[in-house]
Parts: sequence; structure tokens; C-alpha cells
Amino acid sequence: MSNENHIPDRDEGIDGYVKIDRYNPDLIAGLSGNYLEVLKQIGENPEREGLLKTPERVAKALLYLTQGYDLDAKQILNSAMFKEDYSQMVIVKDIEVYSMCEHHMLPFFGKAHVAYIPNGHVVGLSKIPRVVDVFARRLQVQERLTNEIRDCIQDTLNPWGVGIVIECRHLCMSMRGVQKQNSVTTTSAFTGEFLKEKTRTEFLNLISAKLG
Ligand SMILES: Nc1nc2c(ncn2[C@@H]2O[C@H](COP(=O)(O)OP(=O)(O)OP(=O)(O)O)[C@@H](O)[C@H]2O)c(=O)[nH]1
Ligand SMILES: [Zn+2]
Repeated sequence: MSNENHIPDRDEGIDGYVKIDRYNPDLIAGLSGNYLEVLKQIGENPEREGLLKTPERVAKALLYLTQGYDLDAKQILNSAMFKEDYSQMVIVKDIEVYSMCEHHMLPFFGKAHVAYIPNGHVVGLSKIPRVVDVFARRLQVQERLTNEIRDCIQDTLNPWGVGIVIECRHLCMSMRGVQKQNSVTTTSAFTGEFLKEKTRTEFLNLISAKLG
């Protein structure tokens, strides 16, 4: 297949889960046409060599970055839930987050820390970062992203509680606008046992601890 006509296949998305329809040629052609106009309107010459394929590249990139709309986070969790008699806190920390703010469509990125206390079932560990990606790969605000991850895990796994902390830098606050280069936004969301100070403190201590 020539590179020019290459349409990303499912393995180029959140691996194994992206519906191929997201990259259908009509959609890519429509978006590319719009980006061609954008190039003209910002004062560029879309015919110069370096920009010839840019509208299509941007179209594919945007579809990639918003692939979460096509994915079902609850289905992902349900696909790997196992009965297990373990009722201590499970934490997956330092999960990379890449999302886009819904106000400026500029990236915000950082880390998510996700914990739950199992109530008869555990979930395959990899499914937790996948759930983070499903909600991050959409236009978002950090607060809603945090709550959506919490609610999905609580509703699907029915654990004794869920704790989420997300720390991100927003490019709309650094490369434009208020232009603050070092500010980091922290959001959190809790259910059940994590609403109790003792559990929440244990979680916060464990995510601040360094390995080794
Ligand atoms: N609460 C919240 N606000 C966000 C997030 N991402 C971006 N924003 C803010 O959304 C707000 C939009 O404000 P507006 O005044 O409508 O937009 P603006 O004129 O571009 O604002 P400035 O960024 O201050 O220049 C800004 O304050 C952004 O910092 C987010 O994840 N959560
Ligand atoms: Zn923004």
C-alpha cells in the first residue's frame, strides 16, 4: 500500500480496540478539506511542498486523538474481571495522560493515579490505563475526565471505593493565554472507602512514595 493512501488500521489506535470505521476515507477527506481551508485562512500556501499532505495528516491525527468517542470503557473493564479474594487497595500510578481541552483544543498532559478496593472482583491491570485513555482521548476538561474514570470503575467493578488523582499541564495556559510555564493542575475524585480520611491518606501516601 502506498504511503499516500495509507489509512491507519486498528493496531495504530489504543491497540486492539479502535473501530476501523473511525478512519473511513470519506471522513478523512471531509476533515482534510476543512484543514486545507484553515491553512489558507492562517495565511499559508497549502500548495507548497511541505504542506501538501498536511491536511490529511492533521485529519488522521485528530481522529486518533479523539478515538475515545468510539470506545466503550465499561466493555473494556468487563472483558477482564476476575473473581478474587483480595480486599486491599490496588493502585496503578503514574499512568500517562494525553488529552485535549475542550475550550482551545490544545493538549493537556500529565499523570493519572487510579486506585480501588476490590469487592470480590479484580480487574486486569492493563484495563485501568485503557479506561484512562478512553476518556482522555476526547475533548475534555480535567475535572470531567477525573469523574468519568471514577464513575466507570465504580459502576462496573462495584468496589468498596475508587480514588483518582490526575496532575496535568495545560498548553492553553503555557503557550498562549496566561502563559504560566510551570503550573500544574491537580484534580481528584473519590467514592466509598476513599471518602474516609484514613483510606484517602493511605492512597495519597502510596502515590507519593518512590520505588526502590
Ligand atoms: N476548569 C477547567 N478549565 C480549563 C480546562 N482547560 C482549560 N480551561 C480553561 O477554560 C477557560 C476558558 O476561558 P475563556 O475566558 O472562555 O477563554 P480564553 O479567553 O481563551 O481564556 P484565557 O485562557 O484566560 O485566555 C480558561 O480559563 C482555561 O484555562 C480544564 O481542564 N478545566
Ligand atoms: Zn484550553
